Amino acid sequence: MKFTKMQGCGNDYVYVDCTKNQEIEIDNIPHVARQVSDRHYGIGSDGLILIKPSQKADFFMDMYNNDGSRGKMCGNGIRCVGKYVYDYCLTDKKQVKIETLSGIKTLDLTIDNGKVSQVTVDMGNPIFAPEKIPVISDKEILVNEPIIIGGKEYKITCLSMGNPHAVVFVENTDDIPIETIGPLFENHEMFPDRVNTEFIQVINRNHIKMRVWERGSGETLACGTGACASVVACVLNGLTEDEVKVSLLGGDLHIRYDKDNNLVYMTGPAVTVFEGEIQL
Ligand SMILES: N[C@H](CCC[C@H](N)C(=O)O)C(=O)O
Repeated sequence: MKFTKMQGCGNDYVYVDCTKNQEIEIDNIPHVARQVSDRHYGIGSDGLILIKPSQKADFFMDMYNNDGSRGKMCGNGIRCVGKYVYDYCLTDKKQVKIETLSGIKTLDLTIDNGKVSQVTVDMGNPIFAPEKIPVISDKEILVNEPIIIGGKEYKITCLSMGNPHAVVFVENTDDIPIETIGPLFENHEMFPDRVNTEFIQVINRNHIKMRVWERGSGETLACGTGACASVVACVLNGLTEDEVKVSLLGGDLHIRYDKDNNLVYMTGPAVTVFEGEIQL
């Protein structure tokens, strides 16, 4: 199987062009995702992303975490899909529409020397209704709600960016035992589909630091949907302006929350690392 390794702020995936002759038998995809993601016995990645034809948009992004679970949306991943389809001449459009399991997203591609260098994505509407995140709660919205994790109380703000997020504000992102509490958040009973958890340190009203424990992938160097969810949570809690630089372990993303229209825009890099072929 031919693949291209790409990364957005260090959130790296194996990309497979399934728009022509290559395809993976659907029941086998979770196994392939686990196999190629293994950083010792495989290629090494946070997961697998298949670029497929679409009836509703220019292309379809089918994304899998490194545990083989299927993700409904991936912010860093969709920027790299935009780069792939332009750089490999699958399209000559500078604005492309990508179908995801969480709807169609519009990407604006920035071209430098004939290749995509950065992408702005209209990430759509953050969703706050608990049953749509999903999170089990009798509240209308979960803003700064207490939760006990590992015997300690944290406050969470929950929303969906097409995938579920719990945003936690901390004093210092360097001090959190993420390997211990990450899985406890991810698998907490109030999240029936599990959850992506972002740990946020507010630097100032236009800058935050973020670490993330991703559902199905563990700690990653960046999470695009998580960065969007975090800025929305910051605005809801009155902690930042609506345009914020998010500094992640793997790089920076620029997020703008258009609160009046309830739309989030993400701008960030997309990088091709290498191409290869793997015997499955
Ligand atoms: N782990 C996520 C999918 C990947 C999201 C992240 N890598 C991003 O850039 O948004 C989930 O299962 O919902």
